[in-house]
Amino acid sequence: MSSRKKSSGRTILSRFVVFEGIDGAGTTTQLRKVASSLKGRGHPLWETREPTDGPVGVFIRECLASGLSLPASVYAYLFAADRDLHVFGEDGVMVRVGRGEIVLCDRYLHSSLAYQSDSDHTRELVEDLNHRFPLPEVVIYLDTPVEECLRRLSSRPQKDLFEQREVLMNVVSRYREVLRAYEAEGGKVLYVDGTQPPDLISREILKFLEGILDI
Ligand SMILES: Nc1ncnc2c1ncn2[C@@H]1O[C@H](COP(=O)(O)OP(=O)(O)OP(=O)(O)O)[C@@H](O)[C@H]1O
Ligand SMILES: Cc1cn([C@H]2C[C@H](O)[C@@H](COP(=O)(O)O)O2)c(=O)[nH]c1=O
Repeated sequence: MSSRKKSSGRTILSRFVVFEGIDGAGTTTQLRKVASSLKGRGHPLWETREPTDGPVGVFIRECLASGLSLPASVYAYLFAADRDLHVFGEDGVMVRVGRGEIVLCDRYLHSSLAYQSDSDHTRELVEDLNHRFPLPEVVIYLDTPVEECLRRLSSRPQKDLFEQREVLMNVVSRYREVLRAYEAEGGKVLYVDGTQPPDLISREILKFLEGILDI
């Protein structure tokens, strides 16, 4: 497996690509489009997401869908537990990358840093809970304004816990900070305008990935 250990002690995992953005930004749409294009070129690839479809991830989705308002710290533990299975578990991220697959993941630890760090106390907790997970090689950040995301989400039958204007505004500003810190650690970020037509966005993402991954 190709990975680099940074002076900070964090490992950056090659060929691990994560899509991030606030709810409704378009991460799922783009991950699917990019995956389909890369698969068409014959690259072994795993499409995955967090929360995962494993037992902890399913439980988290139920909590979010029912609007269960638990303290941010409790959600931080739940997401970290789900991530532990996802990354280190059977047929998880480490195993897949190790056998040469490109892993495309809809959300990862930067979501925890942006969504759960709503005070200095929880921020420290989230950092502690996540510091032993490897960092992705690339983050694709779908930069879509809150109002546009809320407009897109309004057509869904159900509203999840974090799909609220004020929450999302705070998440946007925390994303800026955490992605800057990630870049300082050697991570690569593509900030892409999420209001463009989907085909234009995926073309931009593929061009960026071609310059980085051996594809
Ligand atoms: N570039 C785009 N322009 C217009 N609409 C879009 C665009 N990308 C996605 N959408 C639409 O916006 C909605 C949300 O997209 P998508 O599910 O990809 O977002 P998401 O970031 O995964 O959201 P969530 O995290 O809340 O699941 C969908 O109805 C999708 O068709
Ligand atoms: C991984 C992760 C996710 N979240 C939040 C972000 C979204 O509101 C939901 C996931 O739903 P999606 O619409 O299917 O992407 O979970 C979070 O708060 N913290 C995390 O670590």
